[in-house]
Amino acid sequence: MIQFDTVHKRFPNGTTAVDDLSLDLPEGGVTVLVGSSGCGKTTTLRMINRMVDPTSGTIRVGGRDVLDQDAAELRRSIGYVIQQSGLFPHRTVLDNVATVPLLLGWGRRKARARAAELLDTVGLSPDAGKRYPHQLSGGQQQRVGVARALAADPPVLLMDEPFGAVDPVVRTQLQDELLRLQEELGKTIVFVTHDIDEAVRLGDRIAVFRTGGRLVQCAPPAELLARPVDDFVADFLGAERGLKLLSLTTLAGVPQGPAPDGGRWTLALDSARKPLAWHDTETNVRTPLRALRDGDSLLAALNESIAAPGGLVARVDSTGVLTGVSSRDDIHTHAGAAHAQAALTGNAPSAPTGPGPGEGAPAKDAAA
Ligand SMILES: Nc1ncnc2c1ncn2[C@@H]1O[C@H](COP(=O)(O)OP(=O)(O)OP(=O)(O)O)[C@@H](O)[C@H]1O
Repeated sequence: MIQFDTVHKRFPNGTTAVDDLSLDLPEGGVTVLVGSSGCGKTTTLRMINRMVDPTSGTIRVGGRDVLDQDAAELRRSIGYVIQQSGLFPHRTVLDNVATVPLLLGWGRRKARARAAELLDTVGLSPDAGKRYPHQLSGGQQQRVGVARALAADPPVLLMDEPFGAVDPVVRTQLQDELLRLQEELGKTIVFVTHDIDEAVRLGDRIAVFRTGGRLVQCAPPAELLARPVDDFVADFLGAERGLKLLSLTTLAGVPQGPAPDGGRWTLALDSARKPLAWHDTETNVRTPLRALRDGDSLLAALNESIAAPGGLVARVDSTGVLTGVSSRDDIHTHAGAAHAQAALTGNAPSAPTGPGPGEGAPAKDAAA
């Protein structure tokens, strides 16, 4: 869908921002560009909608060379979201979102109706539409930025650190929201971030850049985590890359057995056989538990097995009814196998279906 073919960008002051970039970004996928400050991510992004033109090489969107297209027209056909939302301060939120449809000649009523629909899509109330941008929180403003970028239903969405200025909790919500939207809309998204966790969570593919505008590796998250091509990528992914890989893998294949019958720890269940707590038969104390479904991540399972007094994880079906328990050893064994398989194939054996608190499960699956 978007192709970079030996693209080079050198600014007039002599800075090489992008060096010999060849990269294909698949249609309908989220490609995340990561790398340290100044490595050319934003320049790469802005060459797609001709806010910056390459010095040499070719960029094609939908098979057409961007340089053959009128820059203003091209920009209207590509959604663009930036960190400071870029909203017009003196226009209401609704009119901000209606901007591009109006420019495209939709007529005021249709453009506003579309804007109202989009505010709802990104989780904002009709009341928010009547306000001015400064009357919204940072997170809400970013939602408006996303709604505005989607207004003309562009096939391509460019997002430059869109959630960089909001606090971590709101950031996670916005990531979830984006993944939910993406499930529905299937846009081709190019997303720039400094944050590797965000990249793993959002990306179908992650492109790692290094200073001087050189692409070092582009791969699906599991492959990148399991097989970084060099020390630079490994360092960038951080010491926790094994854990991140576990957050991409589900519990589904881990064996389960019957809940313990007798012994010190027994499972307290409600009348519908939904697990309530671990019960210590010696002290009569109950320890709360988090029962896990097949779609939860191995990382969540490891966390739970460490928290659970007997090292067992209670497994439930989609309705929350007990299906069995898994041991910490079995989870460990599966984690090792998952790591080896990802290293071999580049794919996590199966991706989780829902994030747990603080476990960094990928929200693209959370939307499922
Ligand atoms: N208009 C410009 N003129 C000259 N140099 C520029 C210009 N824009 C960017 N650069 C330089 O090009 C290099 C790449 O910048 P770019 O903004 O693409 O990096 P980045 O990876 O997005 O950085 P950050 O993460 O800090 O936003 C940097 O060295 C930057 O200083």
